[in-house]
Amino acid sequence: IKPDEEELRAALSNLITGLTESAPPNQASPWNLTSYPCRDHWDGVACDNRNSLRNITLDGLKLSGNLNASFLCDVQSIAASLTVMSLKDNNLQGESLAEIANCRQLTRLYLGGNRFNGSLPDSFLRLNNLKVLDISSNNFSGTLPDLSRISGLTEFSAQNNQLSGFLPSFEFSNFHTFNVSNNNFSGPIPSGGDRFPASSFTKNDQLCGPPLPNSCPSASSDSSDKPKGGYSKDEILTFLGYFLLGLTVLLATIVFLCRRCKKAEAKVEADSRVASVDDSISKQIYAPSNFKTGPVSKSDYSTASGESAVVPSSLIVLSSPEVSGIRFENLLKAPAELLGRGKHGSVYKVFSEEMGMILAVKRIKDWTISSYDFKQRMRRLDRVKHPNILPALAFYSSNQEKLLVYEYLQHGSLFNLLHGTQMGRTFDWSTRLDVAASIADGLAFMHQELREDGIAHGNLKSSDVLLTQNMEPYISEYGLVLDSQDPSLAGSDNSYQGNGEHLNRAIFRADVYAFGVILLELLTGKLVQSDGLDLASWVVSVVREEWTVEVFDRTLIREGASEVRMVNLLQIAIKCVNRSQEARPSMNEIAAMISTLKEEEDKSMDDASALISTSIYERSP
Ligand SMILES: Nc1ncnc2c1ncn2[C@@H]1O[C@H](COP(=O)(O)OP(=O)(O)OP(=O)(O)O)[C@@H](O)[C@H]1O
Repeated sequence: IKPDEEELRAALSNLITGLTESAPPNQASPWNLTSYPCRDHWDGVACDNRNSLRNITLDGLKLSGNLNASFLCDVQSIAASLTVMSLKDNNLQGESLAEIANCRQLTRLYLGGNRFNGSLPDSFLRLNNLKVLDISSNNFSGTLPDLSRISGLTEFSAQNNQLSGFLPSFEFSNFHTFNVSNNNFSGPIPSGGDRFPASSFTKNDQLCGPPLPNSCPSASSDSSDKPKGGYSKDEILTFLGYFLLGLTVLLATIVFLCRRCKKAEAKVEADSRVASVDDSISKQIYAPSNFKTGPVSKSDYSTASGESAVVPSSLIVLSSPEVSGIRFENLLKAPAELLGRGKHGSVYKVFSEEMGMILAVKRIKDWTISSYDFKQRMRRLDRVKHPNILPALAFYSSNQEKLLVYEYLQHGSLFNLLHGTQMGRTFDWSTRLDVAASIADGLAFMHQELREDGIAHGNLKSSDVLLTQNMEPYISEYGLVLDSQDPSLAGSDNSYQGNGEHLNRAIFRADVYAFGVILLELLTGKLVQSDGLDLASWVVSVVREEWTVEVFDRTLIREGASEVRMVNLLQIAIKCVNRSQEARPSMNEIAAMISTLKEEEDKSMDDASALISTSIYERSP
C-alpha cells in the first residue's frame, strides 16, 4: 500500500465520520474504514491506476452535518487528482465551502439538493478547470461571484436558492445547461440568455429581458421618469455630463501643473538619490557578504560589479500591493541564494524582511534593450494577466542592469519534476495533460493579447514552468529575452531572421516550437539535450520508424495511461516542432486541440465513476 493510500483512507474516514455522526445506526458509513479506498473499491470512490482519488460520488446517502472540505482538498495528493465531487441530495450544510477551491483539478462539482447556506465563496473562481457546477436546491444567498471568469464552465444549475444581485455576464454560447430560476436575482439577463427557455430564469421577480416576457425599463424613454416640477432622467444625465466634463478639465489642468512642478523637484531629488544608492551599493560590494546560503556575492546582482554604477532609477513596483514600497537598496541587503545561472543571467532567492516574503530576483545580463523600451515592455506585460502566467512584481532598470522581481514559488519547476526531485509527488498522465492544457491556455492568451506588441515568451523551457503544490503551472519570465531552441529561427550568429510582420510571426511560432519540446518532455520524460540527444529529432525519427510506443515515458506505460490519447498529444507535439514555422499551428489552435483531449480524458474517468455509482445503487436496498 502506498503511503498516499494511507493518507487517502485517513482523509475519507475523517470526512465520512463527520457526515454520519448523527445518522441512525443503519445509516452509518458506506465504507469499511479498515480496508483501503482504492484497492478495496470503496463505493462511490474512483481511483486511477496509481491509486489516486479521481472521483468521489456520495449522492443520496442521507449524509448530514457540516461538510468539511479541507479533509479532502487540503491534502495535496488528493487535491492534485480529484476531478469529480458529487454530494447531491443529502442533508449537508455549512457556510464554509471555501476550501473546495483547493481541489483545483475539479471539473464537476455537484452540491445540489442539500442545505448549504451563505454566499457562494469567491474562492470558487480559482476552480478554473470547472465544467459543471450544480448548487441547485440549497439555501445559498447573496450575490454570485463572477463565475463568467471560469471560461470552461458549460453547465450551471443554481435554481431554488435565495441568490440575489445581477447575473454575471456569462458567455451563454458556451453553456448547454443553465438554470437560475426561483431565486431573487435582479436586473437584465446578459445578452445571449435567450438561448435558454424562460423557465431557466423564471421566479426571479426583478429579472428582466429576453427570454423573459417582461422587458427591462429603458433608461431614457419613460416620461413618467420626470418627477413633478423636477428634472427628467435625461436632463439630470446631461447636467451630470457637463459637470463631469468641467471637473475633468479642471483636474487635468491641476495634474499638468503639478507634473511640471514635480519634474523640477525630481531632478534635484534624483541627483541626491543616485548618490545615496551608489553609496550603499559600493559599501555592500566591498563589505563581507551577509548572504545566509550559497556562494553568492551581492555584486552578482548589484548594478556595480566594477562599473562605477550610475543608477538612474529605483525599483519600479508594478501593480502588486504585496511589494509596494520595496527598495532596491533593501533588496541588495537581503539574504540571498543563487538558484541558477542561465545563459541570460542568474536567478536569486531573496528573503525580503521588508515585505515579509520570499522573492525570486532575476538579473538579466547583456540585454541591449534601452531602459525606456524595457520599462514600456514591463508596463505592457503588467497589463496582461492570466492565471498561468507568473507576473513580475517589480523591476529595476539601468543601462547596465535589468532586474526582475517575482514571487518565489517553492515547489520547483516542471524540469525538476520530470528530471530531478519529485518531492513525493506523483506525476501521472492526467496531471501531465492538465499541465499541458494550462500552459497552452496561458500561452494562447498571451499571444493573442500581445500579438500587436510583438511580445512572445521568447525563451520557454521546462525550467520556466513553475508548479504550485496542487500542480498548477505558472509560466515565468514571459517576454524577457528573445532566444529560442527553435532551429528555424536562429541564424548562424544566433540573430533573428527576417523583419517586420515576418519576424513578428516567427517570434510567436518560436514559442510554439518551444511548447512542442515541453510536450515531448512530458510524454517521454527525457531531457531536451542529454549527451547530444536532440529530443525533437529523436522523437520524429522514432515515430517515422513506426516505433511510437518506444518514445513514451515508461512510468506512463506502467500506469496504463491511454495510449490513444498519448499518441494524440504526441501528434500535436510533432506539429509544434515542425522545422517549417509556417506549418506549425498557432497556440490558439493547440490550446483547443489539447482541451478536446482533456475532455475525452475526463469523460473516460467520469464513465468509470458512473459505473461505480451504478453499482452503489444496485447494491443499496
Ligand atoms: N519565481 C521563481 N520561483 C522559484 N524558482 C524560480 C523562479 N524563477 C526561476 N526559478 C528557478 O531558478 C532557476 C534558474 O532560472 P533561470 O531562468 O535563470 O534558468 P534558465 O531558464 O536555465 O536560464 P535562462 O532563462 O537564463 O536561459 C531555475 O531552476 C528556475 O526554475
